[in-house]
Order: sequence, then C-alpha cells, then structure tokens
Amino acid sequence: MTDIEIRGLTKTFGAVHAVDDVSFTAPAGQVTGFLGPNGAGKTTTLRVLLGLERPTSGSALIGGQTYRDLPRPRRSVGAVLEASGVHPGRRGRTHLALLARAAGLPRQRVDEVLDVVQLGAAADRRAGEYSLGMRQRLAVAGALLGDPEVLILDEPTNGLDPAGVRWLRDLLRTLAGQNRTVLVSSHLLSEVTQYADQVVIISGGRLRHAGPIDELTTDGRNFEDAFLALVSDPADAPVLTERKEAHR
Ligand SMILES: Nc1ncnc2c1ncn2[C@@H]1O[C@H](COP(=O)(O)OP(=O)(O)OP(=O)(O)O)[C@@H](O)[C@H]1O
Repeated sequence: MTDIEIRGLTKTFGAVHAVDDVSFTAPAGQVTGFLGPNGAGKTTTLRVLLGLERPTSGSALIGGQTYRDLPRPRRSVGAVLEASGVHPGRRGRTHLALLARAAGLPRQRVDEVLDVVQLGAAADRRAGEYSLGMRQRLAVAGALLGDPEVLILDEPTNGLDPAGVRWLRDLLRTLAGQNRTVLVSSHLLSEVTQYADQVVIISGGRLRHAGPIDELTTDGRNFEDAFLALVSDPADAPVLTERKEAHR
C-alpha cells in the first residue's frame, strides 16, 4: 500500500510557521482533497512531501519512505505543482519526450499520456502558445508519464474550462479506482465534494479536519459553511515565532 503519511510536520521560514505540527494520511485507493485558505500551508506541505523543502520537524512519507529515498521516484510519484514549468518555445510533445527520457521511460508513453489528457491535437504546438488550461493538461500528462502509484496535484483545475474540470474529475476517480493514492489541493469546494473521498483542511498552518466530508455536515450545515467556520479562527494567520513564544 502506497499511502501518503504526514506526521507532526512543521515547516518554518524564518519566523513564519507555514506548517505547524500537521498529521494526516492520504490512503491508497482514495482521492484526498487538500483544502485551506490562501497561505494556509498546502503548497509548503506538498513541497516537503516531494523533497523540495526540508521539514523543520516531523516527516512526510510516501509508502513509508521520504521522496528522496524512493528507489524510482519519477515512476512511483507523479506531481503537478505549477503548470508554468515548461519552456515557452518547446513543443508539448518534445517537453514530454524529454521528461520520459530523463526518467528512463519508453517514448510510447508520450503518446499514451497525450491521449489521456486529450492534448493530442495541440501536442506539436509550442507551450508558449498554450492556454492556461492546455498547460495544466500538459502538466498532468507529465505527472502520468511514469504510470505512478501516487499522484500529487496542486490546484489542477486552475484554468480548466467546464469540460476540462469534468474530465479531470473523472480522471481522478479513475486513478483512485485503480488503487492509486491521489492527493489534490484545491480552492473549489463544490468541485472537491464531487471527487474526494475525504478532505484534509488546514488553516494558518494547522490541521482543522481530516476525514470524510460527511463528518462536517452532520449538523445540517452545507460543506461551504462548515469549511468557512473551520478556517475562520482569529488565530488563522501563519503563526509567528514571537507571538507563539509570547503566549508560553
Ligand atoms: N519560501 C518561502 N519563504 C518564506 N515564506 C514562505 C515561503 N513559502 C511559503 N511561505 C509562507 O508560508 C505560508 C504558507 O504558504 P503556502 O504557499 O504553503 O500556502 P497555500 O496554502 O499553498 O496558499 P495558496 O492557497 O495561496 O496557494 C504563507 O504565509 C507563505 O507566505
């Protein structure tokens, strides 16, 4: 089982506690929605998970190992952190071919993933000519290249048109149905309710909820109201060391 396990994770940048003692599990076979207001600490958590930042304390593990310790990370984990990481002069197909070569993957995977993300017709245009939604599709294609067991996507619906959002939703459900682990950050609450099995909500770097959406709506509130109540804590802003110490 390739679960994602975040245990007591803290990440500080100088005096800012971007992530503050957060623990949750994103299990295989499920889509986990990762929610929180701007600056909540979602991207920081995902960057630590992908070995792009070192944790200040705690751990972020994939199948019991850090990303850096995985034997073949590019095959076992696919990630979309931001869709702008493509050279504008590079054609979509060439971009994917270079990624495939770097990961030691067969060239045929390029055509397969182009098919999955429905970008075939634009594959030979330069990425600089792509719309935001097309760049997102290209980024998702790159994440899928290694046929990974774990998908980590930071706001993947950003820029997608309604048909694109539906396509992504179906893709996420299909991937979870294949027993893959899918962790998706998003700001679109109504979207998340349609594809996530469980949600993790953080705010001000702290965990506010981890579990099924139903658990938040048992009192008859809708999910949006429950979410806003959870994240509207006055101590919501990232905790400053000085402030924290002043309260000790
Ligand atoms: N490299 C950095 N240096 C300093 N502060 C940082 C750095 N990266 C993130 N932060 C701070 O950490 C906090 C959490 O940011 P993060 O990007 O993780 O939030 P987020 O939940 O992804 O927000 P958004 O929804 O707006 O993308 C913010 O206060 C941010 O300013």
